[in-house]
Formats: sequence, structure tokens, C-alpha cells
Amino acid sequence: MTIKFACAPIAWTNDDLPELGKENTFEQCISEMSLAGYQGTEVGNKYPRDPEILKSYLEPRNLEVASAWFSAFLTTKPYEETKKAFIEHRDFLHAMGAKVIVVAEQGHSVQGQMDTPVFSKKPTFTDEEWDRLADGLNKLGDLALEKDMKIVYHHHMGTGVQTTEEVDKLMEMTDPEKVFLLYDTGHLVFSGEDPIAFYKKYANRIKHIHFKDVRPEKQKQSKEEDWSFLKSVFQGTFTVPSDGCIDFKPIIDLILENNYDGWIVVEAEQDPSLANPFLYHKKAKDYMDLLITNKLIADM
Ligand SMILES: O=C1C[C@@H](O)[C@H](O)[C@@H](O)C1=O
Ligand SMILES: [Co+2]
Repeated sequence: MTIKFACAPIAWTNDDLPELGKENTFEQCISEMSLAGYQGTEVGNKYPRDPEILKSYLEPRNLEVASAWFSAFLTTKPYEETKKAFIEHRDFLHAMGAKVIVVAEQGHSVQGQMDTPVFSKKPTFTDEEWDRLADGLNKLGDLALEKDMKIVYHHHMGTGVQTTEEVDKLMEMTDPEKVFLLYDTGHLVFSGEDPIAFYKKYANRIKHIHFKDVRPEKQKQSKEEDWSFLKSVFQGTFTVPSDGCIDFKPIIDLILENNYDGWIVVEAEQDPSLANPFLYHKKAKDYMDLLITNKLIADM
């Protein structure tokens, strides 16, 4: 069992809201991840896309690429369009040594729309769209396996696969040998799901983890005032583990008990001028290390 820790650059410069952290440079971002004690990074918009150039920045800082997000449009566009973009993305990640590819269906998604309420206007798929999604994901899973990689599906606020019920449907409709799952604590709790029950149910299919915490007062306000996903982020709904309402102790315990082998990526998009990304990620790393040490001691 090997657990490695990574950061998502979204806390330094937000890809969905580029004005958040536009002043933070790529080199500052990766240097601070390394300094905060992490071994890996996901890939953001400021990162060079040439694998050799990217390696020349990451290797001196002892950082690996954990994965990177891929937007699929299987419900709304011809499969061939998603396939072409996916192969390019897969080959980039393969050249960087990553083993998993984060995939999220963006057909009908409202996650990038500043004025569309995320709770009341989230999309739901028709039966035909579910079939197209499941079929397309099985095919992307095959393409990943060609390179000895796995696709990990990212359930996400404001998309057609957000709730536990929707994830259940997707997992039932897809091949468990081809389509795996990403476990994002922040999206589950923001949506109102039970992250413990979710992990227990899908322990065998979870091959990548995003750790974000949630500020409960912001989540409540977002729901009551029908904020968009981007407004919720902008207002500080997400933060790093140890800073919000999620109890990560039972989550870490479950991860260890299930011999999880893979990355835990701290992904906490918020305003970097209010929440210094280096200090927040260091605090999160110290907290996660403590939880792991306590669990190992308790099991001795
Ligand atoms: O994995 C993720 C990638 C981001 O672009 C996204 O909006 C964020 O919330 C997330 O969980
Ligand atoms: Co995530």
C-alpha cells in the first residue's frame, strides 16, 4: 500500500475563475507545494504542456504529476470529438508518468456558469444520455487501459453526476474493470451526501482521491440563496482539510483499512489573497500526517 500526497494548483490560480490568484506564478505554485511537504501535483492552466519542459520544472522540486482533469462531452457531442481530445490528454499524462486520468462529463454542466444556481439548476440526464455516457466511458476506459492507465470518474456539483444516487447509477451502468471512481470529499459534503457511506460502498472502485473541506455556513448560504458553483467557490465554500466541517479522521481510517494505493490530492479552491496557499496546504499536510500517525499507532 502506498499513499502519496499531492496538491491541486487551483488554490494558487483558479482555472475555473482565473482572476483568483492570477498574480501567482507557476514556479511559485510548484515550489510552495514542494516546500509544504507534498510529492505531487495535478496540472493547471499555467503549467507547460510539453512533457519534457514540465519535467524540467517538477523534477528539481521532487514533484510528480498525479493526474489532470479531462472534460468529456459524451452526452452532447459526437463520441469521436471526446475520443480525440482524450487521447491527446492521455498521452500527455502517460508521458508524465501518471497512472490515472480524471474524467468528468461536462455535457449540460452548470459548474462554469457564474449566474446559474448550482442546486436548483443542476442538470439531470435522460435515459438516452445515460446510455451514451456509460458507453462512452467504457470506451475511454479501454483507451486508458491500452497505456496501463485508469479513468477515474469525478462526481461534481452542477453536473449530471453529483448525488450518490447518480453515482450509483453510473457505477451500475459501467464496467467495473474499465471505469473507476474519484472520491472528492468536498463535492460530496457540499451536495449533502454521506462521505463515509460513499467510501464504504465504493472502496474497491476508488482509485483517486481529492480532499477538500467545506465551510458549513457558506454551504448553507449557497443552498438557501441558490448561488452558482462559481459564486460558492468565490465566497469561500471550500477550504483545506482541518479548516472546515468535515471530520477526516474516519475517512483516513477507512482509506488505510481498505489498503488504498494511490494519490490523495488536497484540492481547496478559494481566494489565495485571503487564504495563503502555502500556509494552508502546509497546515493540511501536518493534519493529515497526524491522523495517519495516530491510526498507525492505534493499530499497533
Ligand atoms: O477536481 C476538480 C477540478 C476543478 O476544476 C473543479 O471545479 C473542482 O471543484 C474540482 O473538484
Ligand atoms: Co475535485
